[in-house]
This record gives sequence, structure tokens and C-alpha cells, in this order.
Amino acid sequence: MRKISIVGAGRVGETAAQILAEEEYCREIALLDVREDVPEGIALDILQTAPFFEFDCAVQGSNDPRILKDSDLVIVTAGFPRKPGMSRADVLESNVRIIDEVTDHILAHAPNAMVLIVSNPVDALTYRVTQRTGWDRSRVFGQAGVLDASRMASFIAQETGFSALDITTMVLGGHGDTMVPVPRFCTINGVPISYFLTEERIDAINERTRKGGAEILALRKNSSAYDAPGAAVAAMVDAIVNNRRRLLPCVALLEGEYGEADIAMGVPCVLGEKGVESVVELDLNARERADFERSATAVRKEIEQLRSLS
Ligand SMILES: NC(=O)c1ccc[n+]([C@@H]2O[C@H](COP(=O)([O-])OP(=O)(O)OC[C@H]3O[C@@H](n4cnc5c(N)ncnc54)[C@H](O)[C@@H]3O)[C@@H](O)[C@H]2O)c1
Ligand SMILES: O=C(O)C[C@H](O)C(=O)O
Repeated sequence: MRKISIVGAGRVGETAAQILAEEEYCREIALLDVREDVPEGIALDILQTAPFFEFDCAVQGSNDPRILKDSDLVIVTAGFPRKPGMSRADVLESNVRIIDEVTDHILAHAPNAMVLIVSNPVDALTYRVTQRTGWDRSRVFGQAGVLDASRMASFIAQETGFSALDITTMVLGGHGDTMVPVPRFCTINGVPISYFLTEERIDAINERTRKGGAEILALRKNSSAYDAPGAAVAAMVDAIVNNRRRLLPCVALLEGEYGEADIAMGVPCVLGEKGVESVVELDLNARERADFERSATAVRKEIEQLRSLS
């Protein structure tokens, strides 16, 4: 990949940019933000880590949307994070205006790019970008489940004492309190977690995962999470750049899968060089399906709110 742009050089955007540079996923990283001088400053700061991390890709920042020109991938982290006590949906109204402006910049300056949405509420905003661009869902998708699954894996590692390296997890649904951790698809080197953890402990891990973002926000106080979110973005970029065809939970537009259409939410996807290659339909049991439907109802409510703002 030649050029990756990040719109929103805030905490998540900067963290992601630093990892992308260290890993040299592309030859050029562009940072676009509305704060005067800030994207230039962040770009310089990241560039000056090059001798330590041994990369030589270009890193530039600007307030001028033309910096997006020729991007292969645009990552959108622009927008307000929630404050303690708020839900992610509480920033919908302010962030939809930002996302619309950013989408128009992408349409004007990077019409061939893939778009990875991070800004919250990520399901509704990903939906919004699919509608405003009219692009195929393979090119417009969001990050949520990779982060939620990594949180769940770290909680399982803490509870069991096993290495996080051996833990695989799956979290579906909307990126909110109704998200759906699926313990049946969580293993420690292939062994179901129910082999090591009681139902009660698994329920507690599910609940902590659902509230994972709020837990960090309450502790950090003046910022929501950005280290793990930046790493989650980088994991998705890695899958795309290296055409790994990883099975990752992504926010994707549903076209009948899981009995849902005209909605974007977290589902397992095959992620590779063309973006979301396909949505994988897992055979959910009755409880998982009910939880997924409850989550879809919550996302639909946000999408309805979006429509009323149009
Ligand atoms: N999907 C996820 O898993 C996930 C994880 C973490 C954060 N988030 C979300 O990502 C967003 C950013 O979080 P953060 O902690 O980096 O916030 P932040 O406040 O540190 O950064 C946001 C940046 O967006 C910029 N911005 C605002 N309007 C813009 C515009 N029109 N064009 C370009 N830039 C613009 C701001 O100037 C700021 O630098 C929030 O909405 C947050 O909730 C999502
Ligand atoms: O919690 C938030 O608002 C930020 C993000 O969605 C997260 O899960 O860390």
C-alpha cells in the first residue's frame, strides 16, 4: 500500500499513526485535522521516532483536505469522544456533522480509497458513510469488534493466568452496551474457555467486556481509551496491507446476513487487500441470536436518529 491517511489527529489517530509508521505498512502517512498546526506537529513528532524504530516512510500533517489525495486507505478518527457518564450514542449528533464533512473530503480527494471508520457511535457512522458514498460495503467498514475481542481476551488471560497469545475471542453486534461477546467461540489454543472457567466467571467477563470502554473512561477521566483502539486499527490495517484474509469482527453493512439488512454492525468478516471480502454467518444458538437481535435494535435506533438529523 502506498498511502494511508488518518482524519482526526487526536489520541486514537496519533496512536494508530505511530504504529503504522513503526510497522511501515505504507510509504506515506497523511494526518488531517481541523486544529491549526497540530497535525503538522504530530507528524514531525512521529517522524522523529524513525531512527529508533527504523522506518523511512513519509509522515505529513495538514488542515488542508487535499492532503488525502491518492490515499489507498482513509482511517476516520475525527470527532468527539464521550465523557464519563455518557453513552457513545450521546455524541452521535455532534459527530454526524463531522463525519459528513469528512466523507465529502474523501469523495472529493480520495475517490478510490477504502474507508475505515473509528469515530463513535461507530456502527451508525459507518452506516452513514456507506449511504453518503454509495460505495460497496467491501470498501467502507468500521473498527469495533477487534478492540472488544482484545479486551475480552485480556480479561480471560487475567482470570485464567494463560498467555494472551493463546486466546482467541469473538465479539459481535453493535459497539455499545448491547454488544455480544460469544464465549462459545472463545478458546485457549483451541480448548473452549468453559473448560477452565465457570459459567459465572464467563458471565462476569462478558459483562466487563460490554463495559470495557466505560471502565477505561472512568479511570482515565479526561479521555476514552486510545492505546488498544490504535492497536486494533493497526491490526485491521495489517490484515489489509498483507492480504491476510483474517476472520475479524468488523462493522459491516448487512445485506440479509443474520436476518438483517440496511444496518451496519459487528459481524465476522474476511478482511484482506480488497477490504471486507465477505461476511461470515455463524450458526448462532437461540440465546446468541436473541442477544444479536437486541443489539441490532439498539443500532437501528441510532440509525433512525441519524435519519431525523438529515
Ligand atoms: N470504534 C472504536 O473502537 C473507538 C475506540 C476509541 C475511540 N473511538 C472514537 O474515536 C473518536 C476519536 O477519539 P479520540 O480519543 O482520538 O478523540 P480526540 O478528541 O483525541 O481526537 C479527535 C480529533 O478529531 C479532530 N476533528 C474534529 N473534527 C474534525 C474534522 N471535521 N476533520 C478532521 N478532524 C476533526 C479533532 O480536532 C481531534 O483532534 C471518538 O469519536 C471516539 O469515541 C472509537
Ligand atoms: O468507550 C469509548 O467511548 C471509546 C471506545 O468506543 C472504546 O470502546 O474504548
